[in-house]
Amino acid sequence: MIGYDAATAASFAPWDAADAAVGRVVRVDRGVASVLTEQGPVRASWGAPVLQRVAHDPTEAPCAGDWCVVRTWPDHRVTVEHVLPRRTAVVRSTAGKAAEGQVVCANVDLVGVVVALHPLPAESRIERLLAMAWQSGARPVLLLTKADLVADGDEVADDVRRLAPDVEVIQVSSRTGLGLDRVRELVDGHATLALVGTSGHGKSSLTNALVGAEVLPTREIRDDGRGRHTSVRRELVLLPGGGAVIDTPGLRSLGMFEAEEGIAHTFADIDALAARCRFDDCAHRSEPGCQVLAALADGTLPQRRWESYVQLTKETAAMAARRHVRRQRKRKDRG
Ligand SMILES: Nc1nc2c(ncn2[C@@H]2O[C@H](COP(=O)(O)OP(=O)(O)OP(=O)(O)O)[C@@H](O)[C@H]2O)c(=O)[nH]1
Ligand SMILES: [Zn+2]
Repeated sequence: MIGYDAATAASFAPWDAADAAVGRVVRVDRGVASVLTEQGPVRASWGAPVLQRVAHDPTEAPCAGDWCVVRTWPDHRVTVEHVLPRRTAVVRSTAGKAAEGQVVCANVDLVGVVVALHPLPAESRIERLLAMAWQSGARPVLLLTKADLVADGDEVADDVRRLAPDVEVIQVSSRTGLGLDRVRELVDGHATLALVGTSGHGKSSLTNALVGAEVLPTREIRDDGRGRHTSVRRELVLLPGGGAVIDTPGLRSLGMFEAEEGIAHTFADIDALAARCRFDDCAHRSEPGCQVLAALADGTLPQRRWESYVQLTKETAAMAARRHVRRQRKRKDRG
């Protein structure tokens, strides 16, 4: 099974039993997971231990890419009993004030941030996606899709590279096949690549192009009158050359959850500047010897990028504060 390694095998070992199997979650619909096991695909609902954990922490709910222990009961029901520890996870915060984390996918090696070249979204949106990708613990790559629609793809790609230090930026087209070989090379026959991004930027089309078959419905197919919910939709698909792609549902709201490290990676240039400020606790407002202010003044750090950094940092801190309050309240409720 794709991505099944020694660490996963070791974490399954204590649960190994005649009625238990290890499998990888392919997709989840309303509390039922499609799980790929050595014996084939199964549909499994949440078992009691999973229900209990999810009640305390919604991020413990199984999601695409998870390794889990499934149990087959005497009446042939199958349940997910445990989610094995995640190596990596893409997490966002749910919409609204609740400030809960929602795991988008797990155990991926690469996070492809999918951004269409046409129309290109705001730079701050790309930075936000990158912070989320870095935070996952997996390696981000930036996939600029729909390259066939623009004539100046190289220039735009160079601009985008400035937003993404240490991230490979690849132009791709599901129409012409541009860039697909490089993406396959990165997957290298064994890795799991997640595609994250806003709806409509071409994640499903790219997945189909990588697979070489229409395994996922794209916008045209969804909009043909049969409605958006097609039962064949899967999220984790195996690639013919080995490896897997997880096509995540388009993210509409992109609230940050925990993202401190992700922000630090995304804005490594700003972190490097701040490290050289005269005062260790420089707030980069008016302090003498502030390297951030100097870079803003001479234009090496664009004002827009700085504001994007400040905004994401604020948002993450506010989210952490709310989470803290809620935990304390829960503790009080339990007495
Ligand atoms: N010209 C061109 N159009 C593309 C390309 N990739 C996707 N599209 C079009 O862009 C639209 C959205 O593509 P999807 O693959 O459905 O986008 P998605 O990101 O999966 O969207 P969600 O599933 O809603 O998250 C469709 O009309 C596609 O035909 C491409 O490489 N070139
Ligand atoms: Zn400073």
